[in-house]
Amino acid sequence: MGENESNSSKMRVVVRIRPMNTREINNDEESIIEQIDDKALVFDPEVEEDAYLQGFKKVARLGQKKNRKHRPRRNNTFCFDAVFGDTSTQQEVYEQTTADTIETIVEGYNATVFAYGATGAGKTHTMLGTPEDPGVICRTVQALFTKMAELRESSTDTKYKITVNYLEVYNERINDLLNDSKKSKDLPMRDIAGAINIRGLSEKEPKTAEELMAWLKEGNNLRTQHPTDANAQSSRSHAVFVVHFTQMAGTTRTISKLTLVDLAGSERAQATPNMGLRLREGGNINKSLLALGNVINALADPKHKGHINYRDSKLTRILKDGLGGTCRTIMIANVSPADKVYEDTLNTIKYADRAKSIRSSLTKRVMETQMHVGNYKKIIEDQKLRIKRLEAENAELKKNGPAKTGRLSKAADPIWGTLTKLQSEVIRLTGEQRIAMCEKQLKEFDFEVKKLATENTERTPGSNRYERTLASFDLRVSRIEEKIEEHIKQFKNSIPQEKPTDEVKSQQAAEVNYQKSIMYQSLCGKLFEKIKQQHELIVKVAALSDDNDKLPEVLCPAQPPVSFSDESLPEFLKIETRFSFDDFVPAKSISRTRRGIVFNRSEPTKKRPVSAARKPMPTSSLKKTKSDPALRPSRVRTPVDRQKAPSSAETKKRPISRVDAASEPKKRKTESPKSSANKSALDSSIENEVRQEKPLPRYMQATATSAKQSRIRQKKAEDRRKENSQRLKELKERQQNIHKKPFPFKSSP
Ligand SMILES: Nc1ncnc2c1ncn2[C@@H]1O[C@H](COP(=O)(O)OP(=O)(O)OP(=O)(O)O)[C@@H](O)[C@H]1O
Repeated sequence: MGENESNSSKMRVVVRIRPMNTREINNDEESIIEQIDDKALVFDPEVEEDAYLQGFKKVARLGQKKNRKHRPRRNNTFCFDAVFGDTSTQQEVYEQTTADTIETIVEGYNATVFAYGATGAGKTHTMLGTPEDPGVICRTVQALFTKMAELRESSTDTKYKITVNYLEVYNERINDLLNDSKKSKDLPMRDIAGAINIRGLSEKEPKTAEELMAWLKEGNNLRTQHPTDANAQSSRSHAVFVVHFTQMAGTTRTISKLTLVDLAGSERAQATPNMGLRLREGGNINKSLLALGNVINALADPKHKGHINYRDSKLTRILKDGLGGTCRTIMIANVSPADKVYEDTLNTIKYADRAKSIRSSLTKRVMETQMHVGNYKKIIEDQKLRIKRLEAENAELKKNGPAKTGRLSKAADPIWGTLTKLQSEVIRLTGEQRIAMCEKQLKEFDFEVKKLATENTERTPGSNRYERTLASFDLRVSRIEEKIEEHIKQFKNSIPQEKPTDEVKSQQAAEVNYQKSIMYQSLCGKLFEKIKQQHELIVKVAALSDDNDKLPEVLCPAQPPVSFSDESLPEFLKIETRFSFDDFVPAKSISRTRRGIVFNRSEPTKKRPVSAARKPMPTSSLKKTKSDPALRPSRVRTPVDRQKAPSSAETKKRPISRVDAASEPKKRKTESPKSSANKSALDSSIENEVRQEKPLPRYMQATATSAKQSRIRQKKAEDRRKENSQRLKELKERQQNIHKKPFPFKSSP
């Protein structure tokens, strides 16, 4: 691309004075502007009065000092590139402002035409006009189409194209006026290499001027307009209409831009009775116009050498190129002649006068497509070389297989590397989620068993703690679910359009499989641990039932208590990833894993962290906690205990078997003396010894009432034991059913 051919040009400034409207005439408003000729005007002219009238007015002035009609006159003369009086026509304005911009555009330069002025001064009338009497925009577009048709006739070698954008800046938001959907509201604007880019702004290519006029009309209907005190149809937004004119001659492409802006009217808050939204709108309009004014001041000031701040408002950012930039700029200052808007008119004229000295350096935008072709050729050559190199690398990879490639190398595409990482993270999270769900199930089972084992209601179903514990698992699962959703969203958003290379494909397959195998290993390890804990619990509970000698043997056999039921991956562990890598993972490589876990008992994998869990579980290794009666300090015994406890000799004779040790009931701190009926023989013997050493005091010995009470307690304990063994049976059945399900483990025969 090349930018060339530039020359300097001053901003063209014209003033248009609108005629007084009916209300102003009825109010007997005085005109404060006088057009001297087609280039000069006098603001607030001296009024020459005949001597007769002067006499009357002197008398009137005495009583009405504040009346404007009798104040000292400014009588300021201003010269502009053109001044249009209240009788000027739309055609005259067009001919002396934008007609020659058509040539500018065709020559390849950019041009901006904008109407500036207070509210109700006639900007919209000048720029858009009415269907019967169209304004500058319509006439310019019409002329450009006519010119294009002429050019097409004269030279068939060059191709021409017109495309348009139409937007409004309302309350510092950019809205698309060629698209009436919600998506076209508040479009983001970016500065890319000095040029303004509005994302999502529609660009249309009209075939005829009529088609374009129709769009313009639709766009105007979408424009934000509200009646105000100053104007019944006041435009509350800045409308920007952009015409792109493209000429393609051989390998040279010239693009020029014509920007036509109808600014919202400035208004003085004090001078308008506007309230609420209108006042806020007015504030935003004034803010952006103030920023525009500051830019005009800075550009016009020959002493100003520093930075021009275009960033204060979206309007100035859009017009940056049009104001003292690289294009021909025309400012149409619209003013009202009415005395009522004296200040507004004066401000507009002052701005217009200052803007006259703004210079812009015209720059043509010519792009040499020939140069592009050369560039593309080079790019294609480079890419061919890259493809060759990748093909060679891929052949090497195929020879070695993905298993040997290891983790994703830096050479692989970084985007696909990130995607693979996300995929692996989803696999890991899904595994964690399954574990959490499984832990919850086990916890429920655990609570059920504990309920049978103890009379303690603290951790039984229905209690707060029970609910809290289970709720925490639910929370964990839902948090993981959220994370997964987030990752999937991220994954979907970052999938590139182009397909990955073969190298990336095979490395990803290896990576995904490797991650899966690691995850399965950890899943199995955790599950083995859980199952082990559950067995320990059941062994303890079994010790409470009548046939406690047999139960531990059944529940903790010499053979491994659990084993993989199948060589294949159990259903339970299958992880759905919800999105597919199939389109880029070659089918063959899926079956290969780097360090894939082999779910086969005869061939255990090297690094199986859970192998210990498969060995027979030594019940003597059951951890003794503070709750273990043997470890607790002796306590005072009840008469019931004394009645039940065997003699010390008997206790000494009896060896402490493995099963006995395992069958020690786990006591809780909160356990009441009432539940001591469930104590093991070991517990009794130890405590019996304590009793022999310390005889009970007299006041604690059994009375008739306490004996009766203890009988009742015994009866209750007996009932509970029966009930417990019944529940235990049910639980055992439940546990067996769990093993039958697609659970990955089964009881050894
Ligand atoms: N040159 C003109 N000849 C006849 N009528 C005019 C002329 N200029 C403006 N008017 C009329 O004055 C009124 C206000 O004009 P217009 O809406 O164009 O003002 P504006 O500057 O765009 O105001 P705002 O900033 O509030 O949108 C309209 O009714 C319009 O028809």
